[in-house]
Amino acid sequence: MDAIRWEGNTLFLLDQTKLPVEEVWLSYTDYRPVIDAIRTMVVRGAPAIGVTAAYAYCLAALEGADLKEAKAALAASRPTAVNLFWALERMEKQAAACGGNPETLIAEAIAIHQEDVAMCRAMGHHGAAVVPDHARILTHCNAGALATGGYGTALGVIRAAHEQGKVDMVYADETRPLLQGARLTAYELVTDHIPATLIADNMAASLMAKGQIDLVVVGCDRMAANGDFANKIGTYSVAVNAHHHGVPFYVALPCSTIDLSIPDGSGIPIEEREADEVRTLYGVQTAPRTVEVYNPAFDVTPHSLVTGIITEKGVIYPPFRENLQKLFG
Ligand SMILES: CSC[C@H]1O[C@H](OP(=O)(O)O)[C@H](O)[C@@H]1O
Repeated sequence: MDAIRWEGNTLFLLDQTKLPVEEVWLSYTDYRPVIDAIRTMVVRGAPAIGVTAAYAYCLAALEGADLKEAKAALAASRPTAVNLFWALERMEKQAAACGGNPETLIAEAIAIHQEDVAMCRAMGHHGAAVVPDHARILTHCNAGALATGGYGTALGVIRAAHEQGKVDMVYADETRPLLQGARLTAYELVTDHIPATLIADNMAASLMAKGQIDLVVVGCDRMAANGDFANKIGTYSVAVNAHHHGVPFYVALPCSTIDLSIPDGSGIPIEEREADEVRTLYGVQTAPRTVEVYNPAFDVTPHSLVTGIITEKGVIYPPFRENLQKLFG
């Protein structure tokens, strides 16, 4: 399963706002509409946003556009996922080295894409080792093939553990307000024949209280140097509930999502999104049109609630600040 393709100097994105009802692929030969595609979440998920931005940068090079302008416009699409900025920095560095040669830049973007899938598979391999037999796993939002270059981070761990016969059930939080869990994670799990149960976000704690969750694994949009991390809104409450019930809580991410320049979670920029995302549910009004709304797309989970950090280089345990530094040599 994939959400991003590059064929014939054209970027193709699976329109994730239409899933799971319709599988619609959109094509782009101009980088400018890709900015809206990221902002409106046609494509979403930290690694997927980075891969998409890398290809969009190539579209700018192919048309001979101002690459600094293109990079700045793409970087302004969403503020939290650090992969967006990491990928654009890497493309800009390659552009300086190759004089903006489109073919060289396309090769770099393809490398970023392929490396991401390889990192997800490595994460899956390392993460599966922490999954017990007959595991009942809870996950939040979508950190799967649709959020990455392919295979997934949190869902990569789940896929690898399932391949080893260790997964009895995956509980997927629907993840309001945009329902990435219901629409995307459930879609991935059902498509891959992985046992799945969809729950409303407010049901997770009672499942833990009944002893029906053995482990939580979630994705990440940006991690600070001490292991505090930003992920989809609602992740923090899952972590608090897991801590209260003694349920191991893991976060899976590629090293490109770790931002050592930010000492702790208070420095992670949190995207605020449009109020109508909460006042409506896929176009159906579910609240008064004039009611005030609080709609942060992410929240920050403190490292103190994290059991382990699953990366492509292995699983990191506390003390996180020191061990994350070691990860980067
Ligand atoms: C593998 S990163 C996925 C990460 O991104 C999601 O946010 P969004 O759907 O708004 O891009 C969510 O936080 C996932 O955990």
